[in-house]
Amino acid sequence: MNAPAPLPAPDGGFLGAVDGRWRHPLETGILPGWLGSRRWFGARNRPVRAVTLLPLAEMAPDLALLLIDVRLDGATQRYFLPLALRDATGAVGFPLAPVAGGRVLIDAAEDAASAGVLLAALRAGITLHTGNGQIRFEPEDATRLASPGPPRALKADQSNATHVFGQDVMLKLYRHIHPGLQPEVEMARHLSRQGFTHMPAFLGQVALHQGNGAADSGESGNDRSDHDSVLAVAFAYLRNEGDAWSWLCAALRQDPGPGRGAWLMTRLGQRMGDLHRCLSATDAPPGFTPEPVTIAHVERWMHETESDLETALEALARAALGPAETQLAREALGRRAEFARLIGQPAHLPPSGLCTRIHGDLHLGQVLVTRDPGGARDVAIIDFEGEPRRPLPERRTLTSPLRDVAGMLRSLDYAAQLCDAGRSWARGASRSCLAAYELSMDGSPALPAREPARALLRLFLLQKAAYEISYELASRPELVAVPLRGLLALIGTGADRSGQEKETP
Ligand SMILES: Nc1ncnc2c1ncn2[C@@H]1O[C@H](COP(=O)(O)OP(=O)(O)O)[C@@H](O)[C@H]1O
Ligand SMILES: O=P(O)(O)O[C@H]1O[C@H](CO)[C@@H](O[C@H]2O[C@H](CO)[C@@H](O)[C@H](O)[C@H]2O)[C@H](O)[C@H]1O
Repeated sequence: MNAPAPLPAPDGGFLGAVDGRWRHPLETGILPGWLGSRRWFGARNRPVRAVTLLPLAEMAPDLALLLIDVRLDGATQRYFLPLALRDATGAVGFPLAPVAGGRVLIDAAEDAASAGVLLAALRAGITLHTGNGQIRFEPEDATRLASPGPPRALKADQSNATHVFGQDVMLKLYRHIHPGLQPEVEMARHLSRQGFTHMPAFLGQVALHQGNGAADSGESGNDRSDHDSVLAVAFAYLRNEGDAWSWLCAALRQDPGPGRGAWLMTRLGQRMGDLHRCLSATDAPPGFTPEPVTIAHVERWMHETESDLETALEALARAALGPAETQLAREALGRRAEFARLIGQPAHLPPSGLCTRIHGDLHLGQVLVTRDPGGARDVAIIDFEGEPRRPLPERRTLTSPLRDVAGMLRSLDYAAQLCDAGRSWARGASRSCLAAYELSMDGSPALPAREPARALLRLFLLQKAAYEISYELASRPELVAVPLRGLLALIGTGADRSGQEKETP
C-alpha cells in the first residue's frame, strides 16, 4: 500500500481540521484501509462500505475525541477513536497519516500521553460539551486516582486499549461502543457491595450522553433510543505475575507433562465458585436477583446455540481458508445432525439450578496471577465486559453460571492446542478445574443437579466454540482451526494433533 499523502496543516484548530479539510481523506482513504489491520475492529472479514467521522470534543490543543461509524453490509458499527497530533521526529507509535509541517496524526487510544490527559480529566471530574450532548468524567474514588505513576500502554493486540499508571491505576478505553449500561461498571459496583475481593476496585468511568441515536444499528439488536454509552473505565491496578494465559503457556512450553499447572486449576475453580456464590446471593438489586432455571430458559439457550452454530457454519462456508482449515470446516458442515443431537440433550432433563448475572467472557486471559495475603499464588478476575461481539442487553441478561465454566474449559483447550500440551493434558486440567469449582459451589442452589449440569455444560461448550469461530474469523482468522477442533471434539470427531477421544467434561 502506498503511504498516504500528507494531510494539510490544521489552520482552524485540531478538531476543526478533522471536521473540515481532513474529513474526506480520512473517511474515504485512510480509515477504511487502516481498520482492517486493527485487531479490535470486529469486522475484519467483511467489506467496509463507508466510514463516517463523528467528532465529539477537543480535550487539549492536539487531542480530539471522536466516534466513527463503520457501515458494513446490513449493519453499522460504532467505535471510539481519539486522535492526536505529534511531531514526526523520532519513532511515533500508531501513525494514521503524515501531516504537512513535519507532524503526524496518531490513534491516541494507544498513546500513553493521551491516556494521561484522560485520567487527569477523570480525576478532576470534568464535563465536556459535544455537539448534541456531554462527555462526563465520573470518578468513583478520586482519592485513588490522585497521584498515579507514569502511564504506559499495554500490548496493543486486544479488544480495547489499556494503559497502566505506575502500579496504581489501569485505564481502559473501549473501542466498539454500544449504547446502554456497561456490564463491567455494573458488575464491579455490585460485586464490591457483595464483598467479592478477587477483582480490582472500580475507580471511575467516562460516559457519553447523547441527544440522538447512539452506536450500532443492524445486526447488534441494540435499542437506539438508549443514548448513553461508556467510553472508558478506570480500575485499581493489581500487582500480578501476568495473566493466567501467559503464565500457563510459559509453564506448558517448559514442561507439558500431566498435572502441569495444578495449583492454577484449583484456584480457577475455587475463584469461579466464589464469584458465582456472590452472584447468586438473593439480597440483590433488580437485574441481579437470581431466578430458578425453567424449561423456557433451557429452550432459549438451545435455540441461541443453534443460531450461533449456524452463524459460525455459514461464516466458515463463506471464508477463504487454508487447506487444513477447509478440511475441518467441511467436516463441521457435514455434522449438523450430531450437533443438533448434542444441543437437544438438556431438554430431556428436569431443569435445576439458578440463573444469575455472570462474568460472560471468562477465559485465562481474564484472570491475573496474584498472591494471597499469605504469599501463596492466587488469581483475580478482570474484564467483566462480557463477550465483545454481543449487544449489551444480551450481556446483562440473567443466565446459567455454567456458561462461565464452559468459557474457562474452552480456554484450557486453546492452551492445550496452542501451547502444545495435547488433549490429555486438557482433559486432566478440565477435570481438576471442574472438581475445584464443584467443591466451591457445594450446596449452592445455583448449581444444577449433576445430569442437567453435564448436559448444559456441553451445550455451552458448543455455543462458546461457535462464538469463538465467528470471533476468530472476524479478528484472528489464522486461529480459526483452534475452536473448530474444539467444536468437532464435542461430538467425538475431528483431526486432533494429539489423537483425542470424545470430549466428556
Ligand atoms: N486491574 C488491573 N491490574 C493490572 N493489570 C490489568 C488490570 N486490568 C487489566 N489489566 C491488564 O490489561 C490487559 C487487558 O485488560 P482487559 O480488561 O482484559 O482488556 P480487553 O477488554 O481489551 O481484553 C489484561 O490482560 C491485563 O494484563
Ligand atoms: O479478552 P476479550 O474480552 O478481548 O475477549 C475476546 O478475545 C479473546 C482473545 O484475546 C477471545 O478468547 C479466545 O482466545 C483465548 C486465547 O487467546 C482463549 O483463551 C479463549 O478461550 C478464547 O475464547 C474471546 O473469545 C473474545 O471474546
